[in-house]
Amino acid sequence: MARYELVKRSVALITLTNPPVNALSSPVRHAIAKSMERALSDPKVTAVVICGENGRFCGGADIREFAGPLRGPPLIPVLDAIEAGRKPVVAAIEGVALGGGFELALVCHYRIAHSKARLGLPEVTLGILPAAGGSQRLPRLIGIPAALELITTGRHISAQEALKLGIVDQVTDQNACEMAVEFALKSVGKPLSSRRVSMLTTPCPPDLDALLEAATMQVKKKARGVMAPLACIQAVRAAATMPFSKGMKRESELMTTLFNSGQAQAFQYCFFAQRTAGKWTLPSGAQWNNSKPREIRSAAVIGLGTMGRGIVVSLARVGISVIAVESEKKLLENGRQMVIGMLERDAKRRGVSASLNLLNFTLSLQDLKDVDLVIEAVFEDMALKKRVFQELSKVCRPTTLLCTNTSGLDVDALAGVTNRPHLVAGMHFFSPAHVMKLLEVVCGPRSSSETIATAMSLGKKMGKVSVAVGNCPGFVGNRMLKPYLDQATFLLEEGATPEQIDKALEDFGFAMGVFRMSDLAGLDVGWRVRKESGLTGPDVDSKNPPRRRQGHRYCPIPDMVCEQGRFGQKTGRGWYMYDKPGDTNAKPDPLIQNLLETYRSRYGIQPRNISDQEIIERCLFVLANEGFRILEDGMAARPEDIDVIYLFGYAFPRHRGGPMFYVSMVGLERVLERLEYYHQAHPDVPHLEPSALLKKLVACGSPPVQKWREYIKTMHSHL
Ligand SMILES: CC(C)(COP(=O)(O)OP(=O)(O)OC[C@H]1O[C@@H](n2cnc3c(N)ncnc32)[C@H](O)[C@@H]1OP(=O)(O)O)[C@@H](O)C(=O)NCCC(=O)NCCSC(=O)CC(=O)CCCCCCCCCCCCC(=O)O
Ligand SMILES: NC(=O)C1=CN([C@@H]2O[C@H](COP(=O)(O)OP(=O)(O)OC[C@H]3O[C@@H](n4cnc5c(N)ncnc54)[C@H](O)[C@@H]3O)[C@@H](O)[C@H]2O)C=CC1
Repeated sequence: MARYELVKRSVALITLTNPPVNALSSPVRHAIAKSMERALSDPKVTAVVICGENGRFCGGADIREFAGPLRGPPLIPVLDAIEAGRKPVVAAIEGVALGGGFELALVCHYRIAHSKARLGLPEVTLGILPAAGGSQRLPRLIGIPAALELITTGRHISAQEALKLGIVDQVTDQNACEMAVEFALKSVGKPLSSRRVSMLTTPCPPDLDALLEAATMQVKKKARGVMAPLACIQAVRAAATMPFSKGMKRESELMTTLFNSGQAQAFQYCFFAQRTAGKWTLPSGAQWNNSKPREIRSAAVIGLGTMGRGIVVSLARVGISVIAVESEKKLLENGRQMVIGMLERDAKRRGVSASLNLLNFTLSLQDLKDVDLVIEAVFEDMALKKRVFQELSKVCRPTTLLCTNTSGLDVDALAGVTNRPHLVAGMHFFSPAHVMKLLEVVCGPRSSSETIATAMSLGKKMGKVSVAVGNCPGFVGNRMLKPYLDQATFLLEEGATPEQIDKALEDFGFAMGVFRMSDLAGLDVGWRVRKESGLTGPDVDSKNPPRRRQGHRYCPIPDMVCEQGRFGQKTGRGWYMYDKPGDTNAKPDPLIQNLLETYRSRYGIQPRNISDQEIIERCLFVLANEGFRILEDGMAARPEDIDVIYLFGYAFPRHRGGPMFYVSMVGLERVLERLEYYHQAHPDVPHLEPSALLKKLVACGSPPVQKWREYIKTMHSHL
């Protein structure tokens, strides 16, 4: 787990050897401690260099170890011994020095970094803080403002920025390890006390309180209800106001609180869930590690509306040439200008030049003869999409992959109108497509493994978190959204207000409640979908009993809001009112209050007081209940995939881990009991009926979420 060698006759070279990231697992900590003892006690050794195998210094603590009791030597004494040693120790940083890896570098007396290395304290993104002295040493080395920013955001920095901040002593384009050995030899005999970061005095700004207060306000606003950044600020305050040993004690107390909060577990679950989601499988046995993706050099996007524009930007900024297609000259020109503006702003933000030369615009599908892949993003209309796919099938060369960005239509029905159903898949982006990280890759029953591998790999290339899902109405994300939205509107009928429901969800951790979010997205979108699916419209309304559609409870309030031309922020009115169209500051609207009161009295509904607990339970338990059904149906391979979809596509609060992890933390037995209770109270809402999988998991003793897969015995897995 660490190799020990003597180089240049007097330098002990300690190489961490724990692939893939040289994490500080128990055997690695043990090996470092033993190697340091050996180096310090060997009279031949005059200096020490610590580096990592395979060009990676160290990715920090082994996060998997956080799930169990601490085994092996604790990290802090190992680090303290390095810093206190009488021989100079140089860290040779290649690849990454993150978390505990960065803290290891901070106890070395000198740090040499390769120019491509990245450094950071990302603990906050795992729900903890840098608790091996990082929160106490970094402020001593670089001052409070810079340390505060790095520790509370977890941002990775380049070697060049680290040099500027005074974190590293030298940056090299050559072999960092060899440079470090040379550096170590030159350091022999120089005094070490000023090189021990724990001995430095933290440069304390006169406006410390104001600085920390501003940071507190900022993190509270950015990450509602998340404890870790606040604990980081308190730890940095300790570094500014306490001697090192007391600061370390404070760091440890704060870490213990975070460790036992439940939030840390959620964040750490998210870390691994994100990595698990990339590991797709198909019923044929093809999977991520035995299927080869095709290289995509050229693509076409059809439709330059809300989604198409963002998809073009996502492709072009990773160097793929794109032909963008519209149906009319004016729309094409409008789309062209929008795309160019978006690409230019994006390039400016990233400090690169915009790849405008990769773009071509056309009105003719005939121009798509030679592209490697097409993404269709025309209106959500099956007949139109089928016409487009038939035409593509004729025009494109037989090997071109044909993908659709439909948000819920049958991908296999589109495959069926082409001459290459195996080359058809869904690539479901989220709005705005160049910003949102999620991509659902929809695997039709006839999609080939090469098609799925290519769509998944293209998603990764575009910086997306890609998740393979089955082909069912709404796929995974939107299928789950429907019962969630239904519950929110049923609660309105029963006595809640949009403000109350939004506040409960925002207190839970969502950046925006369901009604504020709907106002932002535009209420007309859902209205159009409801009309197309026969849920509302003049004919439908007169033929159905009030508040019932297709045999189930139905809430027409969202339709009534739209009938008044209230489409959300863009019209200045929606569930809330705004000073003018386009404004974002939502204010409660007495007209909505009126509408709700009139509605309730028309249907003889006695409004009741609804608790926040009921709001959370009904909205989120029903969301997870549909997730269980999706797992039963084999439309998602594992609960982690569903959680990743909700984290990256629907801004589910990360400190709750995602809907499936959240219900596992609440306790499946309790969730089952509450769903049974609500279903009894509302028997005409089938989504409240507990799913068979939930019942099965409870009957099996409510195993942890990571083990659910073993219980999902689907008759017909689609993944
Ligand atoms: C490093 C990366 C940037 C690499 O990225 P990439 O190349 O894209 O590869 P990945 O796909 O991400 O990863 C490959 C593979 O490696 C796995 N992996 C990566 N990092 C780790 C890790 N740190 N640990 C374990 N496994 C890791 C990853 O899962 C992949 O494997 P797969 O899942 O099988 O596919 C990128 O990986 C990355 O960013 N990694 C994370 C870096 C990070 O966040 N590091 C910080 C870790 S936390 C830390 O270091 C803190 C400490 O050191 C804590 C010391 C604590 C000491 C004090 C303890 C006091 C405790 C008091 C508690 C009281 C308890 C009580 O009261 O009971
Ligand atoms: N808007 C959203 O939030 C999301 C939408 N989607 C899906 O993406 C697709 C597109 O949606 P939006 O971009 O919102 O629609 P939009 O209405 O903004 O844009 C559609 C565009 O397609 C163009 N178009 C129509 N027929 C065409 C044809 N034959 N050839 C070329 N262009 C044609 C239209 O002129 C229009 O500009 C739909 O399937 C939708 O369900 C998916 C995820 C999110």
